[in-house]
Amino acid sequence: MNIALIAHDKKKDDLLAFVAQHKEVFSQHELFATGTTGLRINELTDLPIHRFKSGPLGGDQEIGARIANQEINVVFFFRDPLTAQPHEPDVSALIRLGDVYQIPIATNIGMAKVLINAIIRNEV
Ligand SMILES: O=C(CO)COP(=O)(O)O
Repeated sequence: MNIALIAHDKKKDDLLAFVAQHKEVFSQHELFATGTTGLRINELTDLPIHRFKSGPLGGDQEIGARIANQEINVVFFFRDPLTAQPHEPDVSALIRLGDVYQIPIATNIGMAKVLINAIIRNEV
């Protein structure tokens, strides 16, 4: 399965901890990420990751394009709901494409736990 990993700055530590905790599961899949998120996950876990541009520089749009091409099956996107993002339109566009193509997107740790368990059980 192709999994996209993205986190806004204040949520990166949460996503890193989550990926490290479930490293065994993530290691069985192809991983894609926006630039800084991918770099930090790779540094922490050594998992191979296809990195796109940083989010504010077009990375969300690159992942959105992959979703539109049906090349991404699942997205973990830990959003920061309390900080304005300069590229908010790109963030909304990615989420919208997830809805268009009915891709599961976990935007917080609560849903991420549900989604990772579904992946483990091969239900996605
Ligand atoms: O801004 C982001 C998602 O909208 C994430 O981008 P980075 O992983 O490059 O920080």
